[in-house]
Amino acid sequence: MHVSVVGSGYIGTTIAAWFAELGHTVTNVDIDEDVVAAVNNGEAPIHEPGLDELMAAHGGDALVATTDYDEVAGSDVTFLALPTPSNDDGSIDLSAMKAAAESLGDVIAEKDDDHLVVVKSTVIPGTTAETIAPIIEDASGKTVGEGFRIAMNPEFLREGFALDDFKDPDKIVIGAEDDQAVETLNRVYEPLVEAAAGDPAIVETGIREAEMIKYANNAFLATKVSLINELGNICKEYGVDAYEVADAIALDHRIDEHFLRSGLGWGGSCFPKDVAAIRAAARDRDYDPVLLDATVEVNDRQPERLLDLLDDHTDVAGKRVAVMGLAFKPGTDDIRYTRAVPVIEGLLERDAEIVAYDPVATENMREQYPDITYADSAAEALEGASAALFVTDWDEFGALDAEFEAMAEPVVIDGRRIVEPRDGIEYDGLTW
Ligand SMILES: NC(=O)C1=CN([C@@H]2O[C@H](COP(=O)(O)OP(=O)(O)OC[C@H]3O[C@@H](n4cnc5c(N)ncnc54)[C@H](O)[C@@H]3O)[C@@H](O)[C@H]2O)C=CC1
Ligand SMILES: O=C(O)[C@H]1O[C@H](OP(=O)(O)OP(=O)(O)OC[C@H]2O[C@@H](n3ccc(=O)[nH]c3=O)[C@H](O)[C@@H]2O)[C@H](O)[C@@H](O)[C@@H]1O
Repeated sequence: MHVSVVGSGYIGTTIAAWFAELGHTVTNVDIDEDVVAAVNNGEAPIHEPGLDELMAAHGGDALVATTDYDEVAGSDVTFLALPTPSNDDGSIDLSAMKAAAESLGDVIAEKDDDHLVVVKSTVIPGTTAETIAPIIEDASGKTVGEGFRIAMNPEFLREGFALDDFKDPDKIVIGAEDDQAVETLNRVYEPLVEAAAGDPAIVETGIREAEMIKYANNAFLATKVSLINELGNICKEYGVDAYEVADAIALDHRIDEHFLRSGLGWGGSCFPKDVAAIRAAARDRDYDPVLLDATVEVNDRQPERLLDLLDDHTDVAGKRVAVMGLAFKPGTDDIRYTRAVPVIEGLLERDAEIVAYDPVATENMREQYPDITYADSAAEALEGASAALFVTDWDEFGALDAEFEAMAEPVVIDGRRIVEPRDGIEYDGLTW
């Protein structure tokens, strides 16, 4: 099939590269000329393990990028993989989606055969049918079901595991109101389902349900982490090992072992944005989402608890303090909504002299905090520090040992249960 993907960011590039790998012809549209040039040169415009190889194999060949929407006309189906960032009130900003829908409508106006438009971006229930479809109708002069069709197909991959998650998903959710759209999407995914290591469930559902499934998935996972964090905080007060508790409750298959790592909480480009959006959407309909409010409140408290623990051990004013880890999770250089930011802010309020280290996210953080010191290694960050705060659970932090000996005062405050308590360090942790 000929598939087009509008937007070549984390999601767009990943799905475009995989569709090409699965044998489809892929046209990628992006407004950013540098992104388009990278794709056509066989280079990945984003950092994701394994993507360089796929781009080298297909970029400029089975996968061709362009800034020209007219190139979409030759495809059977177009995925919209555009950003849906937060407005100040938590609702989603649909400006990129609306602009793309209008451009797509202009193309569909000139097309003789049927075209399927698939919303891949995360959008609030009702957006696809009530905002995106009417824009395409206005621009194309055609109506849904007569000239073009519309569907919603949310994405569940994680950054850092994007390729593996996309090629071997737990589920593929197809939200559509007409059989032909469902049949076309099933044909797009057929080679993926055949090649998948597991046996992905195909969930055929309504468009609004598909939109909601995505928010429910992320809200559930964020709440699961906040719940284990709340339980971990109570464990800490009673001198109970929160990780032993988590391992035991994980044996109940109704709970399972995933997303039970308590600590500094969740960040990233999606949990904060998506939980904010579904809370705002609930309030828009006069529903008070008390549990989701609490999910965020617990998450916001965790960095403060880490800083309180630090205060219990030492006064850091004028002292060198190491911030260990800046990315929102290991395996990525993404610092969006990272817990490192409230930790850095708290240290600045305390007049600490910050030295930060992350294996890959330093340059991104330097743009936001140009005035703090950045170390090139964990050992360099620890040297001469009066305290070290562990923010991201990078594996290399678990291997630190003699490096602690170079600290001025060996106060280690662990936000991610990544350092083993041992002789020679004054250890404290959020959940231990
Ligand atoms: N990043 C992730 O891990 C996941 C993201 N999502 C959702 O997928 C959607 C896309 O997110 P990302 O890929 O992370 O976004 P991104 O910000 O990485 O990439 C978006 C791309 O769209 C391009 N763009 C913006 N306006 C355009 C327009 N009018 N026409 C053509 N291209 C345009 C930008 O130049 C950029 O390359 C969001 O709704 C997000 O919530 C869903 C699951 C996972
Ligand atoms: O909608 C999205 O963009 C994606 O959001 C998350 O993926 P991602 O943000 O890449 O990262 P996760 O691995 O889910 O981690 C999110 C945050 O939770 C934290 N976390 C996770 C698990 C855990 O046990 N404890 C914990 O604190 C991580 O440190 C991280 O800050 C979801 O896992 C994906 O399914 C979804 O597609």
